Amino acid sequence: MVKLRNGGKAGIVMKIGVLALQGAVVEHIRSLELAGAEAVAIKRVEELEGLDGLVVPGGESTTIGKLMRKYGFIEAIREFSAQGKAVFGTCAGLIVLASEIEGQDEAHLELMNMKVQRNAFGRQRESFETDLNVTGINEPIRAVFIRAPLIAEVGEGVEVISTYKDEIVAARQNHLLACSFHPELTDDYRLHAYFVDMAREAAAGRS
Ligand SMILES: NC(=O)CC[C@H](N)C(=O)O
Repeated sequence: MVKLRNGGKAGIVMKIGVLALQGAVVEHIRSLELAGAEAVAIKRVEELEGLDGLVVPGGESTTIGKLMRKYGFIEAIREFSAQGKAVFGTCAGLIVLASEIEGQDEAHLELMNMKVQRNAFGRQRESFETDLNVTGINEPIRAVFIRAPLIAEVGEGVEVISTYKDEIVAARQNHLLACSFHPELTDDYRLHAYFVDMAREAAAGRS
């Protein structure tokens, strides 16, 4: 049993889904629970009903995209976002949210106005950890990069909230959030808490 951080204090507990087609699902569920949310694994589109937010985890974006098409998640998540519900893409999830993928004709959800480059840090090091400053979070957060993408360009409405060596590694567009790294692989759940707050703001805006 995980203790809820905001349980009583912040009022209603946000219900956040983690898309469970492929990738790091259990770790996101744990971080979301530490951040005070109720977290559930989502395998079918019907399960999006009643959620306040959705995490699209890391893994392999081509595989996740393929499975999303197969199970009807592309239209369903676009509709979910159109209702103003919060969506958070991490690593491969960031790629899935982008409107454009460098070197590929087709993108996936096309929800966030940005162009991404896959495996952008691969030539330097396959994976690494670092501390990153994120706008809206007081102290630097611990970030794990694994064959990570970067955000090559952002369009209108997208706010850059973190950079690493001058490259964009996290961004926000209203109720949409994306990061290049894996925030679920450390004990530092503050980016999840940031997202749960976004979901709460979005829910307040809908009611
Ligand atoms: N850790 C990850 O999610 C890696 C993303 C993967 N390299 C891709 O392009 O989909």
